[in-house]
Amino acid sequence: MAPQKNHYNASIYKEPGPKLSTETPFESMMERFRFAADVLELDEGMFQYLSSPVKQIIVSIPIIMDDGRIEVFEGYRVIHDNVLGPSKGGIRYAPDVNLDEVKALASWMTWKCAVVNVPFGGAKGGVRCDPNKLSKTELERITRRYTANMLDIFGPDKDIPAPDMNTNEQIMAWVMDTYSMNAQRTETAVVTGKPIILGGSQGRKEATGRGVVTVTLAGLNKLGMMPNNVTVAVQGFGNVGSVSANLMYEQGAKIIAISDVTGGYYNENGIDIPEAIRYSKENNNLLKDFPGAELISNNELLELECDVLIPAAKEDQINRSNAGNIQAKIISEGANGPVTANADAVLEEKGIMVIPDILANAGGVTVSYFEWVQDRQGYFWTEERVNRRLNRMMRNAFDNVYGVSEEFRITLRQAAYVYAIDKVATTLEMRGIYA
Ligand SMILES: NC(=O)C1=CN([C@@H]2O[C@H](COP(=O)(O)OP(=O)(O)OC[C@H]3O[C@@H](n4cnc5c(N)ncnc54)[C@H](OP(=O)(O)O)[C@@H]3O)[C@@H](O)[C@H]2O)C=CC1
Ligand SMILES: O=C(O)CCC(=O)C(=O)O
Repeated sequence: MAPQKNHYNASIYKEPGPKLSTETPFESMMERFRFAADVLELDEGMFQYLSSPVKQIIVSIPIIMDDGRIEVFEGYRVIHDNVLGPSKGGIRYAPDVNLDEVKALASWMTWKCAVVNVPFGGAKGGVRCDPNKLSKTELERITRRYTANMLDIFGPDKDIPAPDMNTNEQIMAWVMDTYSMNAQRTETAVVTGKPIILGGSQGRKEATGRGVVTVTLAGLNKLGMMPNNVTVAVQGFGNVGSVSANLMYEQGAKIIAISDVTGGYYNENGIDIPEAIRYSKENNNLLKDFPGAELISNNELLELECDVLIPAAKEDQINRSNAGNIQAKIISEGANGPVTANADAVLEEKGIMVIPDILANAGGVTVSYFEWVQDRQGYFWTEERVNRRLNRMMRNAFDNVYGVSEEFRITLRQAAYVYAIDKVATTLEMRGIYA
């Protein structure tokens, strides 16, 4: 790590502050941020600046449902920071999404972009809705109205959305089209994670899982373990979980458990992942009744004896109540915030290597960056080039974070925050916020 400025003092190591009594994603983020700020001796003003989002937008999204009723949904976009460049981050659709969660997710995007050295700030968006209960046309109306409400926020040089939970290429295509209709020109670079035919990038769909696997292999290597000799459990079988499971399977790992909202599926002899992917696709994207595996709960999956655990579903899955029961040697955080701050110390005490979300799942935003670059150049890369560059950036990010963790004898999560906050704070100082 190359400390740049006087907000950083390599000789200081401070214990984290008192534990928070509750465990919301935003509080978890703040606890880690506070720890890194102590290590870096961030001054109070800088601390305040970096803990306050630049903008928090709440919009009302009235649409006409297929049966003619009007229903009003609530949408959010939080721009945490745009110091390193235009803000970047996905949009999630979920019944329980709320401003606090989006705030946490937006700030994680800031640190994530800094960890992998892509020139973006952090943002996140969400719409409070249950996509399982909406028709395709209702989803389209929600997406277009949400985008219309964000026309002065989004922009290829301002704020660039992407997919997240329950959003996909089709939804990104509607965002692009709505923005372009209003701009009266086709503006592909306003959103990433688009279909390839609309200016999407080769490899974006698999990028997050691919990045998870790159850093997992790097972690295994540090522990002297070979991928073809390890057992893996994966929570969540959507974009991130299924690709991570499949790529670990291709590395020769034995995937002993997978899961989705219908439960966990366990087979001590290993699950045929390509077959599970085919089954899920043919069954409405659900693993329900998947043959050749025993049904267990999502909680049981997390506590299985295995070498690698990849939580790739949602926040707060490993928390104070179950952290003591985790048996994995490595946790690779495919999801954002799957481990609460209160669980960190327990996992550390157990000697579990946690590859934190802001590093482990940064492959998605890295290839989103590639997509944005390709759209702006109007020149598109091969999948082989995308994957090679992704692999290099993820390896470099892992090595940088690992180096900081060794230097300060702190966990990989603490090191990732120290690395990211140092980078953003240094950039901020150079830009001169005090002018
Ligand atoms: N997509 C991306 O590029 C990126 C995603 N992430 C993060 O990765 C995580 C997953 O995102 P993504 O794969 O895109 O989302 P998807 O919507 O594609 O998949 C989510 C998966 O999690 C499952 N799931 C949801 N709730 C639970 C639960 N309570 N227990 C077990 N499984 C559950 C879903 O099951 P079901 O399908 O049955 O509902 C689905 O299999 C999120 O935290 C997201 O923020 C991070 C970086 C980039
Ligand atoms: O691809 C992107 O721009 C952001 C993806 C995302 O939302 C995330 O990394 O959490």
